[in-house]
Amino acid sequence: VKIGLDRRKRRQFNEPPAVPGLPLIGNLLQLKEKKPHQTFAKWAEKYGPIYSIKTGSSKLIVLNSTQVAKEAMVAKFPSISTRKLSKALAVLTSNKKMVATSDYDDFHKLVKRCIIINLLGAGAQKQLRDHRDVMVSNMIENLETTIKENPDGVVNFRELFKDELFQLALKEALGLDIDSIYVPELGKELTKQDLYNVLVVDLMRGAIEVDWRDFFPYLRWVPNSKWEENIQRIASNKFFVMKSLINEQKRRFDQGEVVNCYLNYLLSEKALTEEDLISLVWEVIIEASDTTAVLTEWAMYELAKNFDCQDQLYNEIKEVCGSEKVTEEHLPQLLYLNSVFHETLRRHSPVPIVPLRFVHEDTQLGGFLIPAGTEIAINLYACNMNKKDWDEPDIWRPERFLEGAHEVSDLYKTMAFGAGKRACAGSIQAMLITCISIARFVQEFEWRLVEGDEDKVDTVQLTAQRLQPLCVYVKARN
Ligand code: HEM
Repeated sequence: VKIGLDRRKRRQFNEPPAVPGLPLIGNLLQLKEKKPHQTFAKWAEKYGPIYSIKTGSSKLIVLNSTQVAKEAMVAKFPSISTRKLSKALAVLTSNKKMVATSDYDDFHKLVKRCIIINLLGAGAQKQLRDHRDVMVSNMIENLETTIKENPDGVVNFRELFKDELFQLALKEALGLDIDSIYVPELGKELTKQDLYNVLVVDLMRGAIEVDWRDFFPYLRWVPNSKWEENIQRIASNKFFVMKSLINEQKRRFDQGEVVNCYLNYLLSEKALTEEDLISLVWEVIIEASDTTAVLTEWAMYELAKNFDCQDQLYNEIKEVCGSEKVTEEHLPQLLYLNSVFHETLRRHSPVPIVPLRFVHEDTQLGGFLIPAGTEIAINLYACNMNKKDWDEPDIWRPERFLEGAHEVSDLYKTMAFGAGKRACAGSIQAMLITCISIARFVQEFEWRLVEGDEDKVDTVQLTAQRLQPLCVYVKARN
């Protein structure tokens, strides 16, 4: 940590405005609701796009506009390139042994290169095309069967989508879909649903478990054993399950089975330990399984609610594809579909707040002094809902992306994927899966919300998942 600016310089710059709070606990009580992105956005209306809050004894700077967020993520990245993890995240990510939570160090550069070359870059995504095609055709088949069995019934979209996406995640990470696995340390056979719970659901819940000692580091010596047991149990279950999955796959590789998967590539990186391997393979399973599902569910909710938009999309698909099934080759021509994708990223940003960054040398943001040691929260939700940048931001209106001078292939029309060197590495995969799924869903079926669901826009979790799973009427078009 370089603490550079002298007193004279500090006086030259103001520090950002502070949101008033209570002595000792600062603004903690005002954040009780567990949806800090919304509370932070409200405060921005009063205090401006950059302000500070106090969470117990720590000071946190919150950024709420695209301009100041980009300044932090791009121009000032060299001073803000490390992470500040909560205790829960540190335990669950094996202390930064993931691409997404590591500091910008040699480990990060090595594993970022691996993930881009072997999994998430444009070239690797081309090689993984079959997994996406199988996923989409399975979902269409499942929907057809469900509708045949129950023509007037309601479909639980989340169940349908998440099962197939999890299968795709397992295939990308480990090379094949897995129905069940015996985990010796847990003494039992786990089903696919158990695997999903241990590797995705429990971890997403655990990530927002707050240890009050995070806010009062000087009280770290006070035991909080119930909290610790819970987080350790989640982390060790994940560890044992991943270890069994990896060992099982290694046995196959040793028998000469050649499988194109992320694990296989990582095994050839001799610098990685077994613990690194477990954490890195798990990382792509959770990243592939969660945010894309959150986003596609919101897109289908909006299309089922806004019939005119659904019609417009259907007509575009008819015009571009005629009687052919939509394929990934059609995507660059489907401009309205592209707008639906970006408008959903904007209105329902799946990652509302970026995992906290840490300022490791004095810097400036928005003209204010930000001293070394400060923690930074980048509120992507507020950037994408900012009235200065977006006309009527509350309204989901895909047309806004047809009007502007946006490049179709630009994945950063909004701040939803972040910006700069640490922007989302999986944006191509997220775009391909979301767009091809939406296109095929609308090409084959008509989607209509259940009466009374029009205003159900509440969210839950670390990512902006819908509070209630989307249950919709689905009718075959032919
Ligand atoms: C709609 C879907 C997605 C959204 C909105 C999203 C959003 C984000 C955001 C905002 C960040 C930046 C965090 C930061 O600046 O600190 C990020 C990073 C990352 N994302 Fe995504 N993500 C999505 C899908 C995916 C998928 C499908 C994968 C992989 C399977 C993935 C892998 C990653 C990785 C590895 C990073 C870390 C990059 C780095 O630190 O260099 N993401 N994502």
